Amino acid sequence: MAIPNMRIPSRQLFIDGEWREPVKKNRLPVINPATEEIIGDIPASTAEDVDIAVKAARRALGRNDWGSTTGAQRAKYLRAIAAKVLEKRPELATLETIDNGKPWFEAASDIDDVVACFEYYADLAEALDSKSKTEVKLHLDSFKTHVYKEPLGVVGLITPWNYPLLMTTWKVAPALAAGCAAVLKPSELASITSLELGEICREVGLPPGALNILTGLGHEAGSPLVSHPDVDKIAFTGSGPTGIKIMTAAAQLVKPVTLELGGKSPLVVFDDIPNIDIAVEWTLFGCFWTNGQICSATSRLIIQDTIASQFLDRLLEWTKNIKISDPLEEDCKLGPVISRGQYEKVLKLISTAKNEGATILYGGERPQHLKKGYYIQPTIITDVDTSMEIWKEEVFGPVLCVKTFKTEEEAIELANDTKYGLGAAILSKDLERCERFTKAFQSGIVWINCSQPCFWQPPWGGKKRSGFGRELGEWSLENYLNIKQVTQYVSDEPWAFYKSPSKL
Ligand SMILES: NC(=O)C1=CN([C@@H]2O[C@H](COP(=O)(O)OP(=O)(O)OC[C@H]3O[C@@H](n4cnc5c(N)ncnc54)[C@H](O)[C@@H]3O)[C@@H](O)[C@H]2O)C=CC1
Ligand code: BAL
Ligand code: NA
Repeated sequence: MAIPNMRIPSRQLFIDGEWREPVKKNRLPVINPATEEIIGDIPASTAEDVDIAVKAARRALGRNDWGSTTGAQRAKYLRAIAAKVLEKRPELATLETIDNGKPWFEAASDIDDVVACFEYYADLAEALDSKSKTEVKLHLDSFKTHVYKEPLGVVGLITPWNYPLLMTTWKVAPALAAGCAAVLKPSELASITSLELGEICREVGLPPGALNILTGLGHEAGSPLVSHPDVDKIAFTGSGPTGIKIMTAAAQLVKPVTLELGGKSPLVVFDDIPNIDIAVEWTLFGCFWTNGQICSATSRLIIQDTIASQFLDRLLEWTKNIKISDPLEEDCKLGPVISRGQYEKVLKLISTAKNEGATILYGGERPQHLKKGYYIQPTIITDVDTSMEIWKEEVFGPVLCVKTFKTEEEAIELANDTKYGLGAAILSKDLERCERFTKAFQSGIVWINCSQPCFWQPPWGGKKRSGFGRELGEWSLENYLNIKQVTQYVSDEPWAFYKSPSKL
């Protein structure tokens, strides 16, 4: 259960295993999006702090207590972190809710995923020990080759605000499992639980510098991390424009990046769905879960014209039934969006849709019963044209737009009519058709007869402007490993490429 009147712990930057005041001593306010009140503050790092943290990370890699650990030893730290997160579940979920605005039960389920993710990467860290040196068979007997998988080095992890501690974990857990030392820069809009991860690392005795946590603004703290010459890789989740800036800056140093940049994912619904209510619920969950702030949200409903009217009627009934309230309330299903900026951005996209000729079938405004907080009603928009901004741009709020189709060909064309390529979903009884759509969708993730469930074992990531690289599963571990070829000459014979000056 949520903890009433919980206070935000006052923290500094987590560097080299200690709490450390930022060099410039600046702080940023923490705002509860449900009340619009300032409920605390976080330290604001700058380039000077980034440099101190990167040096601490580099030292950790050079020390035996982190740099020479086996996967099995690192697994013990990851399991200890998982156990502490579980112990602090009510506190962490409450902090997440008052910082981010997501319903408490969603925050608590994120914390459960955080625990599972640390445990999963503990298992993978252990398994790495038997895979860290593998022989490669050659066509010659005079050479022997093997391949080492070793930690990539110091990695910069930049995360968004929609699943604050969970997105942090998607990057931190595999980076530590691989044996890297990391500098994490969480979003300035929701950093509290990531700072608490610092306290957990201190409590479990994670070697100093293995994980450093720098809160602060993107251009002041994120940008110097990306351009730091001693950072070997950047993993980023966030907006497209910031992804482009990061890739551009990293390119100057030929620094590898993985980018997860959101989307405008389709949900295609056919008239053979066996149960309209089940389909309607997936449609709602696909777009309105996490207050609609999901990178993979299926925010474009593409519905077969033969059932469109019946489906929309039922969708309206379900939507009206969604409880919008303070996210700490037990049965809240939709809380506020993250910030005033996001609130204004979402309302502007809705009003542009209206001005462009779309119909706001439901919502589009602040719920009347909530006078404070960045609340927006779940919104359904019809009469949408593919040239409209609402069809093309990521909203990152509880806004669903709808188009109808007649044929499979038309449905797939509409589904792929986007610059993004993160997720795509199909609801249909016909599994052969689902298979055809799975192949035709231009995306990194496909959901069949559901939308959004996300597990830590399969790969996560997109194509097109949704970015590249894969997180989660074994794929994420590969992001943090250097593959080193080692070739040994094992013959007693001379190489005999040059003519020898002496006759032996
Ligand atoms: N794909 C996703 O999961 C997310 C997408 N978004 C989208 O992005 C829009 C803007 O939200 P923001 O919070 O401003 O996203 P953002 O992409 O600017 O922020 C994400 C992270 O990048 C950092 N950052 C910002 N500028 C940077 C720079 N120049 N160099 C290095 N790091 C930098 C931020 O501090 C934060 O930690 C939202 O309205 C939403 O549409 C936002 C959050 C998550
Ligand atoms: N639930 C998926 C994570 C994301 O939206 O970034
Ligand atoms: Na906040």
